[in-house]
Amino acid sequence: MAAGFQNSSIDALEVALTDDVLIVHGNTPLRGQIRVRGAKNLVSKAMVAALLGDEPSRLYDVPRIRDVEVVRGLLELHGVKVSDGDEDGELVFDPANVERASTDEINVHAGSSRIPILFCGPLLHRLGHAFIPDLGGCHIGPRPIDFHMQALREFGAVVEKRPEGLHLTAPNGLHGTKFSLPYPSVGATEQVLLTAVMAEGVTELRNAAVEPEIIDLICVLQKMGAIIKVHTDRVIEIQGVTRLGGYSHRPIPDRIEAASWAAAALATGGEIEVLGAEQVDMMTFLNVFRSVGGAYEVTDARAPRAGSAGQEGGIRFWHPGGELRAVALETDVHPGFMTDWQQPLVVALTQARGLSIVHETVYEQRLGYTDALNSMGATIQVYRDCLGGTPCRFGRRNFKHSAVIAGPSKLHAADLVIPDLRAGFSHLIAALAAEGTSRVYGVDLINRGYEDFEAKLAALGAHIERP
Ligand SMILES: CC(=O)N[C@H]1[C@@H](OP(=O)(O)OP(=O)(O)OC[C@H]2O[C@@H](n3ccc(=O)[nH]c3=O)[C@H](O)[C@@H]2O)O[C@H](CO)[C@@H](O)[C@@H]1O
Ligand SMILES: C=C(OP(=O)(O)O)C(=O)O
Repeated sequence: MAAGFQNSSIDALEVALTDDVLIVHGNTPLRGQIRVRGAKNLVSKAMVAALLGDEPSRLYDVPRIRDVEVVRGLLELHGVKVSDGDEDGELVFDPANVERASTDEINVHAGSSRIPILFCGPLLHRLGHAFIPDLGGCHIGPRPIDFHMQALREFGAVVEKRPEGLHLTAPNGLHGTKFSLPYPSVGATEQVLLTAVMAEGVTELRNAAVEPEIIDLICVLQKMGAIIKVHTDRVIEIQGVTRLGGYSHRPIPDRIEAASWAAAALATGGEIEVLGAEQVDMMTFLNVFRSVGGAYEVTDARAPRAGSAGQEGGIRFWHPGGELRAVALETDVHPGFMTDWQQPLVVALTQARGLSIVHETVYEQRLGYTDALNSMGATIQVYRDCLGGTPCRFGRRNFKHSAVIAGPSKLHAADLVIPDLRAGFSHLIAALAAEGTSRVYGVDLINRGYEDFEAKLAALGAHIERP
């Protein structure tokens, strides 16, 4: 039986997934060079921001991932003309003819991504009405949108929940407001930014998220003409403006993908240079990577000189030999250890000597994937208590959100079903590190956030095949 789906109708599931399986021959160190492009968690939001302008916008280094396809589809349904630019990965958005789309057409994208919720503010500004389909994204807890809704209501939006999705209007326009988030939510901060930039008057957001992707979105909005001040202590102040133009932007690189490849290098005993990876966005990850016993070198970009082509910078990650060391870590909002770095790194922690502790404080149900690693020989126990760190929102609330990983464990092959994006990548890494041949079902899910992952794996020497 495939690990991870013990309680569902596995026969039906396996039939449905037979075409979507990757055969992974393990025990091969990954070695080589790959490149990451614009961050999934910025690119999709910058695409939504293009809707606010009255001129075309240009975004470079856009990865070919599912979330980008979904947002492109939604923009096109609303009359935004999206075309390829001259450069590979360059997209041009022309919002000259923004128009309403039918709920049926929009609902084609129901359940496919979390980004549609960020269309609220821009559509209200452009059309006075927004329809938002059911959201998708990773199943890592309930993921409510109450902060988004509260903030939109504060701006003056009227939100109506109907069976087919959310309908929003702003009968008296959108007005700046003072709002404090109960938790520094990334999405809710972006919701406020995308709404406040063209709301009348000043908005003050307290307890805002300040992830690098948010700062990059602020850069995009500033290029369009927005006035946004980032104060200390998670306070963001936005002065609404009456018009925004277009932007031309090269996004920050995907620090989650970069860390995933770093974890793959460590877990398989290999060496991967991730071109495009930026040290400044990954400092917290790099500290943990070194504490575990991984090695890295930041390879700065070199400008072309006469007779040479120059060199793109990145970070080279490798396993230096010897034993890895157990660590205690806690996921947190920026500048803490990202929750999205957690699952790939845990695979490497199964190879560390001693007891590692992981306290997941961002999502209440992001450790379910450890069952699959245990089925491969790992020893991971999950707990309801807040272990190894400060008590978090999930303590004493029945959520298994702390893990103790005992290592080193010899991993062996298994049949696995991918439950979500990052857990899926961790399953792949585990299969690559394990002895024997694994079948990994549902791998298509990984295309939601990792561009060309199969081609990259092949380039790194992985022995993978489709049946
Ligand atoms: C597309 C995207 O950018 N996804 C990222 C984004 O997700 P996303 O923006 O959905 O994550 P949030 O930061 O909003 O969520 C953080 C926590 O706040 C809670 N919450 C959030 C909103 C709300 O209205 N009510 C509420 O209770 C969530 O359930 C969660 O426990 O940030 C997460 C945290 O860095 C990352 O893991 C995701 O990869
Ligand atoms: C949780 C993630 O993404 P999303 O918010 O799109 O589900 C992720 O990228 O790991």
